[in-house]
Amino acid sequence: MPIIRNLGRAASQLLQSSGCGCGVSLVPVRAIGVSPRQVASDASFHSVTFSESGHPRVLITGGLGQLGVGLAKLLRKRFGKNNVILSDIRKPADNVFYSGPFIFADILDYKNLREIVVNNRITWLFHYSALLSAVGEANVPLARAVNITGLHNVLDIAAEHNLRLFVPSTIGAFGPTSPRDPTPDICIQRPRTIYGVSKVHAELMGEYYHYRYGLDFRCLRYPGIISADSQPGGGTTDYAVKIFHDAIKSGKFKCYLRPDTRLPMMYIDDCLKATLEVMEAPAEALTMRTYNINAMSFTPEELAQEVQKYVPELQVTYNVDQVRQAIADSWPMNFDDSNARRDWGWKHDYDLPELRGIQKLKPSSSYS
Ligand SMILES: NC(=O)c1ccc[n+]([C@@H]2O[C@H](COP(=O)([O-])OP(=O)(O)OC[C@H]3O[C@@H](n4cnc5c(N)ncnc54)[C@H](O)[C@@H]3O)[C@@H](O)[C@H]2O)c1
Ligand SMILES: C[C@@H](O)[C@H](N)C(=O)O
Repeated sequence: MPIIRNLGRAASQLLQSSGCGCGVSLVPVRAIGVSPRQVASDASFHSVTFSESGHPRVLITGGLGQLGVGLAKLLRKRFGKNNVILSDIRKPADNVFYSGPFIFADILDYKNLREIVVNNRITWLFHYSALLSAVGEANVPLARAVNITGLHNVLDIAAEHNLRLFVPSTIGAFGPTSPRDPTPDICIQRPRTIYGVSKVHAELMGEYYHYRYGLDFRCLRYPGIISADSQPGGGTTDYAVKIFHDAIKSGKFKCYLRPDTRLPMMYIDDCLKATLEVMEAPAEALTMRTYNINAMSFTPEELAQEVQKYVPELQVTYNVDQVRQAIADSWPMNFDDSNARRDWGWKHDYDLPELRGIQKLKPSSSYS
């Protein structure tokens, strides 16, 4: 009889401490099972040595898209190559694979993701996996799974393992009933895309986990990002990257947005700098957990004029895509990022004229 009583007491203590649903839990704990795919900490993708240097141990999800490789490069410079693991469900190019640790990670596979975090002693997670606005509208069920179910997995793992978590949001988290010029941090958010809906959900869930479970959640709403070395993944702002490539390749650019469509934009170096800065900001400096960041704002016509200063013969035509035009028309035209500037000293380096001066983006007139 005493044994049964002791077992009962032990079981009830265990249940109380594990947040089983019969009391108020401190972290959202899921049922633990055996993963079909075990990833050893010294798996052959690269041997990841554990750092005792006090640097964070970083995982980037969805890292093979437009932004992840650049982020890994920046973070590796700061924290050491082997402290930053890039992950995705796609096969990396040789130069990416050999530039530092890379691992397969499907954010829809909760157990596998948890093993990666545990085996590699991850302390910071940058959650970049997503389906962007245009491809999201083309496949709503997949966008819902990746952007919402995937986020839930990441949030639970981050809370369970006490990670600092960065999730990017977007200008797309606003909609036609938001103030558009400028759009402040706090205002009505009724986006009309699955991408926008999932990003508002991510902002709210992250902030909820912060207040409810103490999760160190940090989020920036990025404008459309312009990069030279990496291709955009199917968004509404992709034209602002494509124009540089097409100017070099053919001297002809066909734009899918109207010439007067004004959207907030940012050069990738500013975007990645802001991401690192907000992650390194002291918690007491952050009066909010989700911030707008801004750099410039232009229309296709204005961008074309800038590019034509280098390639005067560039021919631009307009063939409006109704889906992407409707999305762009519902998004902010200018972004108010005064809270980020006040709280953690955000300051962008690149405006439209500087963009034109960037050697990597500068089209040479080498097309034939
Ligand atoms: N690029 C921009 O202009 C921009 C602007 C605002 C916000 N953001 C946000 O920044 C983040 C990164 O953007 P990006 O432009 O690099 O996106 P991207 O579309 O180029 O890349 C997303 C990556 O997610 C990966 N992915 C898809 N399903 C996955 C899964 N199940 N598991 C793991 N990975 C999966 C894809 O393979 C892809 O490499 C996204 O969250 C995006 O919403 C980007
Ligand atoms: C703005 C951003 O979130 C992305 N580039 C998109 O257009 O979908």
